[in-house]
Amino acid sequence: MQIPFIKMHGLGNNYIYLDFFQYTVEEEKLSELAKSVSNVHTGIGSDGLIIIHPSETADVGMRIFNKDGSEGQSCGNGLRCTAKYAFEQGIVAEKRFRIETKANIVEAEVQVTNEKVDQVTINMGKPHLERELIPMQGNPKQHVIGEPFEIQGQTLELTALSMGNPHAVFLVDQINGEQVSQLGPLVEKDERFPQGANVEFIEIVSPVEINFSVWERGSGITQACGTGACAAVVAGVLNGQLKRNESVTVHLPGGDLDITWDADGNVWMTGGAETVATGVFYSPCKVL
Ligand SMILES: N[C@H](CCC[C@H](N)C(=O)O)C(=O)O
Repeated sequence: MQIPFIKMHGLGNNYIYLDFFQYTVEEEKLSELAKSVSNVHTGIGSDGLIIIHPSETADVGMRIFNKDGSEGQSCGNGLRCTAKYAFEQGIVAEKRFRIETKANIVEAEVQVTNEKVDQVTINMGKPHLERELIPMQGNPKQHVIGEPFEIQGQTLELTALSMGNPHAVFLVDQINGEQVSQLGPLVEKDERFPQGANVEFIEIVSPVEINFSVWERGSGITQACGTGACAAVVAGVLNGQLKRNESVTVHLPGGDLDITWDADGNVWMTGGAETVATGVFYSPCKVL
């Protein structure tokens, strides 16, 4: 079957998007579809698959599947691209609207130049700090802030939290490729994280600026992770290294995001969203 797709990216974190306002495919095939389209050798190549779909609780819905076929609960870069697509395709008429994810319903606001969306701001909601909500093994109500975490013979300082999906954030003196490629996959699958974890390494540049690298649950190293950038800023504030209620510039490998953890507890993310390509791919999945 020929399945129409759109390829979009947020700071290089790229996904293949399917518009389920136009058609659907069988639910049980989505995981396999994510694996096949993401494969750069035999598919299109991406960090995963995102479904843009009608929602009964918001203006539009978004589901994210990682490169390995696992389904995540939210995706910051994906939300900005979904917002761009929904506005440019007329799925929504206003510049401010709500998007349903598996984790929560978020508020989006698009900035438009010549009828094209170039920047998107998303209220990503509140982080969850209790172990049982991350989730992470141990005392269910306890927070995990600057806790010693033994991995591969090293002891790192861990701050863990959920942005609707699990994040393990390590504050390091200097980020480097080895941490992400060697420790990322070990922490992702560590038994202390029963649902796995997205793994971020952050270097504090100033109280309003960090360098950032990420190993994503189910996708590995990516150029950017929006929920990860939010988790990183929350972790930096909790460790007394970043300012609350001020915009923090997060330098990700693929570009910068502005993140603010405001006084009400909401985390705001502002950044770009780009359309790369549209087309059809050939799949055994039936288009319904
Ligand atoms: N790239 C996404 C995060 C994907 C999260 C996914 N890897 C998971 O939680 O399983 C972002 O921009 O927030």
